[in-house]
Amino acid sequence: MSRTQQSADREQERITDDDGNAVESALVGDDLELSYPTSEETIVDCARLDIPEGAVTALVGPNGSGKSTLLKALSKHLEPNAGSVQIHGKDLDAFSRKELAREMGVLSQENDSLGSISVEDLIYHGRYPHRGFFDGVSEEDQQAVERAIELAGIDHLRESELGQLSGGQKQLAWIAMVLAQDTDVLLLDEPTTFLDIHHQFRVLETIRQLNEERGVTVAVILHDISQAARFADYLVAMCDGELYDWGPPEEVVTEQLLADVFGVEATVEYEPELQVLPKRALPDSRT
Ligand SMILES: Nc1ncnc2c1ncn2[C@@H]1O[C@H](COP(=O)(O)OP(=O)(O)OP(=O)(O)O)[C@@H](O)[C@H]1O
Repeated sequence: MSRTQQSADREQERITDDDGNAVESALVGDDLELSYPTSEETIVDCARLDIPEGAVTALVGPNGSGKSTLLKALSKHLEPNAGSVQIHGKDLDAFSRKELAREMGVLSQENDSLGSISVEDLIYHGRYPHRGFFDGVSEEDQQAVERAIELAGIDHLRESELGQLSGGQKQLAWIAMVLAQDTDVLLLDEPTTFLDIHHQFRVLETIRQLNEERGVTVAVILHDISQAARFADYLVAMCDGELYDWGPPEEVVTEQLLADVFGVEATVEYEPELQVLPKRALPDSRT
């Protein structure tokens, strides 16, 4: 069956749990058609996307397959040409930017330039959705900021100027800012970029901890498919702007997917844990 046929046949199919019951969704994308103002080309065409409530969902797919574009639509950073997004059953259009920022924390790849600012001030910036115009810093703000600094492990960087940090240190500061926002939903575009393996593990462990202890719903773009399969409860695999497959990792990560979506010949091992082992690149492999 071709990928397009498969996607079309499964248009209305929801993500199910181990008992085959459809799981509740925190975020739903309906009939989304996405493009950028600079071009008429449709980048993402997706009949239905579900991000399950209280679970970690990893978006995977080749470079340029539309993962970030989809995340931008889910976070209201990109207005869909057609279709809609709902969070907890309410259309994103019903939210002001500040209201939405109380619902979801977003780590994007294109972080706003905030000029010369210390790491601590950046993290306090994450508290703005919870503050009124004339409000000072509350005790709750301070606690959220201290917790975020501790979770990201960047106490030693709090006085540093953001612009003078390394790529990985900056990434940790932005992650801490999103964590300080203290939301029930997190959308994270490649949070492990620039990070060494210690900090990759730490960030992924923190995400898992927030999910397990506070039931935070997470949609996260990850490039390492073995890591994504081990880490996430569900995977959504994208290819050429469409959803190729979705569901629990052991159902989604197949040799067929690796060949169709990534253009690699690889085997999938399940013991001792799920991992993808390359055989060789196919002649027409994607770049
Ligand atoms: N701001 C933009 N304006 C116009 N086209 C864009 C813009 N951002 C992305 N695109 C195009 O949209 C397509 C999908 O890009 P997107 O960043 O969503 O893919 P991705 O799957 O997240 O890729 P990667 O894994 O490389 O980050 C690409 O062809 C890209 O050139």
